[in-house]
Amino acid sequence: MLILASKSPRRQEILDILGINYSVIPSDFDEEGVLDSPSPIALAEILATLKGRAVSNNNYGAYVLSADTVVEVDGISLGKPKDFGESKEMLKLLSGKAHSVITGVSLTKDGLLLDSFSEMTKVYFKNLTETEINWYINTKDPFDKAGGYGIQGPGGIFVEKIEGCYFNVVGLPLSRTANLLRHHDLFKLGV
Ligand SMILES: Cc1cn([C@H]2C[C@H](O)[C@@H](COP(=O)(O)OP(=O)(O)OP(=O)(O)O)O2)c(=O)[nH]c1=O
Repeated sequence: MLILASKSPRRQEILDILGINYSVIPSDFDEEGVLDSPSPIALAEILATLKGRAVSNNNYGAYVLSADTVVEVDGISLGKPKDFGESKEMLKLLSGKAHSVITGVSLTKDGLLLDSFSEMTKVYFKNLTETEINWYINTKDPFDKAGGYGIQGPGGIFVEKIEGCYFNVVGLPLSRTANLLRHHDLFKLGV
């Protein structure tokens, strides 16, 4: 049995593409305060693993897939903005330059980490005007998203180009997640 330890509807939509059976049990692991950790690559993988372990500990026998997305710009790791002000600060930081979106993915069973990886996508933002930033924050789209924007919604108008996996930016790198699940016999092509 496979569990997706995530409340993110985007992660569910991406996993649904594989057409496999799984259940959803969101993790109650509290990420607060862990953001001061080492590199964003390590951070995303550590957070994904801690989220997964919290669910795995209560669901023995099940494989637990979990993920965490972090945005890094100018050496600063960004999580989700808490309010209008923080959202504005993040968008100003991202304006007119490239940043990294890193998603860590973990597979856990019986409280033990079986596999994990981090995937990075480079995202290039256009220069943002004050009007664009205020308009976007008023859509309320930034608040449940790392870095304070979503490429798949109205925030997509700020993105000039990306290098790497699109699904990774949205929260679950499809190709590498499929490889990981195949490696553990949790996704079979059935031909
Ligand atoms: C950069 C970016 C992030 N995001 C989302 C992906 C993640 O859902 C979210 C980052 O927060 P996460 O803490 O990674 O995930 P979550 O709290 O939404 O869900 P859970 O921990 O239960 O799995 O930001 C987008 O949807 N689009 C984007 O362009």
